Amino acid sequence: MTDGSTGVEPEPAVAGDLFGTGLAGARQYVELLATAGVERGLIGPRETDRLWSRHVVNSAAVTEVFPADVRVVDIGTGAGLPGIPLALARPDLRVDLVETLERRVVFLREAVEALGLTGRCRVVHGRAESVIDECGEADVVTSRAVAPLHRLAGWSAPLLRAGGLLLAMKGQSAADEIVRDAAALDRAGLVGAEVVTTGGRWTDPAVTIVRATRSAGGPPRPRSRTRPSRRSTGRG
Ligand SMILES: C[S@@+](CC[C@H](N)C(=O)[O-])C[C@H]1O[C@@H](n2cnc3c(N)ncnc32)[C@H](O)[C@@H]1O
Repeated sequence: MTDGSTGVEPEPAVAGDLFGTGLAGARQYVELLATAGVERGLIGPRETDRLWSRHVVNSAAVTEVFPADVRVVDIGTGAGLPGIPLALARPDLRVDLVETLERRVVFLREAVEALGLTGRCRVVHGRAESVIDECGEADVVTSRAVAPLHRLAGWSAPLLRAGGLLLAMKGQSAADEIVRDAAALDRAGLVGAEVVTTGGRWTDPAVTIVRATRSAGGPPRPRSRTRPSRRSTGRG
């Protein structure tokens, strides 16, 4: 259902509970997605009537599976999903937003600045598999709608500290992907892969996540690159 005057889905009743002090930022982010995000092709025009429910609330609804006070890397963040809603809902998180496409990176930098998140969110321009120098040793690597699990495992594990968590937002395929990609998870040093369903308080259906832990042995860390991958904006 949309607000007849703007075509943008009205704010759902759960938004206040989910975003708390970040609600004003969430409203501003929805506005940015509905305007610059659509104009620049980051969000399809047909998405405006479900920006809150399908994108912004859905992204932040995973909040309960993220430990407190951790550093998160969101790989393939696109227009900032799930990283920006998570940062808005959880002021204790520091979030690196990793994206390979330049025009998305430009939007992300503008959004992070406009939302006053520069102290906690970094925009990192590069491919997930080549940002180890900027983003490595993270506590959590997350992603949403980016790649099959075997590829996410290979990209995410080298960015995690031992004991860190992969939290990949997945749909109905989650359980099948764990079975299908067991060898890739193993090669990446990711153990205990399981499906977690979360966020049913705020979104229906609840969000399905694959959670796995980087083992202490882990995969061999790629050698440090001599040149940093393209560009990143510093925090603060
Ligand atoms: C389908 S979009 C999903 C974007 C966002 N996570 C969401 O849920 O709306 C996938 C995004 O991943 C980015 N991407 C694909 N491969 C990548 C890689 N290896 N490293 C970084 N970003 C990548 C694409 O440019 C695109 O923005």
